[in-house]
Amino acid sequence: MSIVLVVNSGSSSLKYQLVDVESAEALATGLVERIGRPPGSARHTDASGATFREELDVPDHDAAFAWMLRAFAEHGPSLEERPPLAVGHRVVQGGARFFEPTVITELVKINIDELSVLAPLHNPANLAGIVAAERAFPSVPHVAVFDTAFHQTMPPAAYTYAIDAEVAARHRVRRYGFHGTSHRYVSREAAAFLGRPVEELKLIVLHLGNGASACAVDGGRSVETSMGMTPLEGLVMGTRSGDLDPAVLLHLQRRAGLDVAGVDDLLNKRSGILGLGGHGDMRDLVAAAESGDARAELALEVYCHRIRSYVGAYAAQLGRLDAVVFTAGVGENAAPVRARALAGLEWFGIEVDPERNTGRGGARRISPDGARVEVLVVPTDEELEIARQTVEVVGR
Ligand SMILES: Nc1ncnc2c1ncn2[C@@H]1O[C@H](COP(=O)(O)OP(=O)(O)O)[C@@H](O)[C@H]1O
Ligand SMILES: CC(=O)OP(=O)(O)O
Ligand SMILES: [Mg+2]
Repeated sequence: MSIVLVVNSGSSSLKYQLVDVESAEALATGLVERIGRPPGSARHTDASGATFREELDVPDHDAAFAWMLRAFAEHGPSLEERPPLAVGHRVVQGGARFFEPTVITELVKINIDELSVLAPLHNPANLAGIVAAERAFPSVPHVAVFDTAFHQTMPPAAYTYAIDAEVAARHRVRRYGFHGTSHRYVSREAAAFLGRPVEELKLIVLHLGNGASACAVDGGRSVETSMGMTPLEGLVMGTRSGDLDPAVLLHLQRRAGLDVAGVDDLLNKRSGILGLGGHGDMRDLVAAAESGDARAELALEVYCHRIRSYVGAYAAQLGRLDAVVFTAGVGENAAPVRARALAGLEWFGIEVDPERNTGRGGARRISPDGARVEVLVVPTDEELEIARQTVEVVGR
């Protein structure tokens, strides 16, 4: 059996999943939250859905790993009876160096560390997770699956910023794009749902989670995406601003007394729907807007307006559009956001059927029959995709 432990180690959380790649089944999932930021909490769910929860403070990623191992030992499934074949790690920034899943060696770790300058919020945490996991599972291969890899097919015109070319090259300033594992998985699932080969489809995938990005997928390849050198560019997110006139940064440094760390904190942690509408969680924002909160209403409108702009731009870049695909926490669950983001695009053949645009479930169509462009909701599964890619690399 091909059982893979998938580790998604964020700056303050550890998400994990034990995946049976053959049956595409999650044998266990878990989450350790608020690492180093008490009060912390953790939960572990087995294949039957039974969940064990604990409130506890978790000082670092090593402690989070220790909690995970204890949870497996006490609540199952036993990692001793059925040890994982390999451990797959989500790594956010792979730069221009990593364009495929890669077996982790000392050199790969040095590279991931060195790429931290291009993803200071993400890569250090990813590396901490790798080090802790190697300590816990020293005798199995560890594989890094990069968020940036899927976007390495973007043409130079899409990834190049119009700044001094020499400065850009020296400092590796270009668009890399993120959420690639999700965009890749979702574009293939969408093609399967439509019963057509991904090679002949032109898709726009909208990954709307805490982080959010749009991707134009042409024939199964990423040709354009909204996140840039870091996961700050593009769409409005939970706490991140997305697109901004770069002169705003200069202005704030000159006039608002903010230093580099202050601007970083403002744009990454105190902006987006949190900064605008007072709620970083879309459920809370929608509820506030529905109860008449004008700030929340504006935040929602800005969020949807930005998505609409990207859909238009990417349709133009693709030259034809077969489907718009919503995914991730907001995209899969927030029907009012989906309807609003695509409102007014009927002329482009993009329509949402209010009767179909409800509820939860698997891959589904929310456009009316006969619409020129299909609008789909397709649940993402980054962990399954990481597990599959891990097995592929280990099997080579
Ligand atoms: N029913 C829902 N309605 C609106 N938003 C939802 C719903 N369920 C989840 N979300 C939103 O999804 C977002 C989290 O998405 P998710 O993909 O889980 O994020 P991440 O993996 O980036 O942490 C949150 O903003 C959350 O409010
Ligand atoms: C790259 C990125 O933004 O990831 P997340 O959505 O998990 O924050
Ligand atoms: Mg996510």
